[in-house]
Amino acid sequence: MEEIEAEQQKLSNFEIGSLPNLFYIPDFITDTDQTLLLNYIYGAPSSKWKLLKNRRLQNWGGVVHEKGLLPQALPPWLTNLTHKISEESGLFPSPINHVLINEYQPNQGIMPHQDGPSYFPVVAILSLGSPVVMDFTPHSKLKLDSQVIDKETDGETIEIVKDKWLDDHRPFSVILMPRSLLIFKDKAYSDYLHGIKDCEVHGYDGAVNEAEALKHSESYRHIYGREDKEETIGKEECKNISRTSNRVSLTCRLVPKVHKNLFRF
Ligand SMILES: O=C(O)CCC(=O)C(=O)O
Ligand SMILES: [Fe+2]
Repeated sequence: MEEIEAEQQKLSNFEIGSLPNLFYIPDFITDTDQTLLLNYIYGAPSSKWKLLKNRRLQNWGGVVHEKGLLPQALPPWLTNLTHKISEESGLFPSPINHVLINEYQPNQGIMPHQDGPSYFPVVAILSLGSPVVMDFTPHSKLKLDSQVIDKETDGETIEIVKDKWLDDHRPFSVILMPRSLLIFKDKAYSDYLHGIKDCEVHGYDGAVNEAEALKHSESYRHIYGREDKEETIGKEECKNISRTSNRVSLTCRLVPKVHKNLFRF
């Protein structure tokens, strides 16, 4: 019990934004571990990849069915990671048994969505490769109305549509740097959709973890391709990430209902 409290104490240091239970852990794994994971992922047989229109993916842990998981043991290179996530977060009531690996080219993304009902409502996403911005949008059922505001710029009037949301819901975004872990549950899981834009440049102005994500000079190298952060920091026009390489993410979840016997399904 005390141990669990200590873990959660530690996790609370990584809470970001104004929603409860949204955590961003920079440098969750080392550079060496990133390389090892990428070698395993790209070393998998090509039949393991499933091609989608806007990305490709590998499914590990079995098939998620509406009635539960038809399980397949995770390989040790993935259980090393899932055990670390379970231990350090203390948020999963039993071992993580499903990992979805997504690969995105610089102009690919994922439509705003909510994760399926078969999963326990906590998700941990490890990011590798190119940084990206993940957008969170309140579920449309929480939208009250849209307000059109006229704005004068350079003698022209432009219309800005501002959505009004129930309570304190509002869209926000999170920067996902390589080797970081994002964890979310509760409202961020059930009241919001999450997605990644399918364009090569991602703006991160106002991202809830801007400071945490850009703390290291390594981040500047990833985003700007160089180290001289003084020149670029604080300039509005520079708050962009240019996705010059692929991003690979590992979405780690728990499917509580597991079918023990395939044939009695
Ligand atoms: O690639 C990501 O970071 C997000 C993946 C995701 O949302 C999912 O697999 O449900
Ligand atoms: Fe998702």
